Amino acid sequence: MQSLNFITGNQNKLTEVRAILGSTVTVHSKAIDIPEIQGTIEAIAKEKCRRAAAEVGGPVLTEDTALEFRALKGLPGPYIKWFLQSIGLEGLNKMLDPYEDRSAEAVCTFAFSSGPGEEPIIFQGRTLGKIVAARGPDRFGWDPVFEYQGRTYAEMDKEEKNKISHRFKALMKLKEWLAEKSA
Ligand SMILES: O=c1nc[nH]c2c1ncn2[C@H]1C[C@H](O)[C@@H](COP(=O)(O)OP(=O)(O)OP(=O)(O)O)O1
Ligand SMILES: [Mg+2]
Repeated sequence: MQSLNFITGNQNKLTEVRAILGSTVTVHSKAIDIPEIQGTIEAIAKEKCRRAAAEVGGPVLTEDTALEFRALKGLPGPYIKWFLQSIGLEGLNKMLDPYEDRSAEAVCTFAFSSGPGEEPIIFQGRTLGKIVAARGPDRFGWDPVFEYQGRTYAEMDKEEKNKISHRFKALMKLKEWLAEKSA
């Protein structure tokens, strides 16, 4: 069985990754707070992975989540964590009030490096939805304000979210790559 060392400080991400990958991959985890740079989603994801590999001294998987508002040309994007922390769910929803277009893309970018100095490989998944007033339990990040086909992520059962989410789509690509690698 393959195993991955997923470096994240976010317990909800880890839970979803384990649920989606199931028994095919063992996911070990270490919570390290890796400094995150500014730039494109890909540049941020790769640099996070390089730093994690250097810190751990071995193979690592990292993940960066972005939320791109179309009306804002992709912002907050990879900076969504800081926006959520400062203006909250209500603030995120209000940000789009001046615009007709409330669509947003949830973007999940995994990066894998085989060790320090080894260039990270990226696996990305996107789910298109829209930003609405918060509905559903406030358990994980911006789940209550991200609506997909009539329901927010927060209103869905865990299994349901894990079938259509940005994270699910990215993990399917990672899984495919792992299967090829071991073949
Ligand atoms: O499926 C999701 N549904 C709702 N919210 C989510 C989801 N996935 C990430 N999020 C939140 C967490 C953080 O506020 C921001 C991403 O920031 P991001 O740097 O990738 O995550 P983090 O700092 O919590 O963990 P990590 O140690 O892996 O960097 O969006
Ligand atoms: Mg982070």
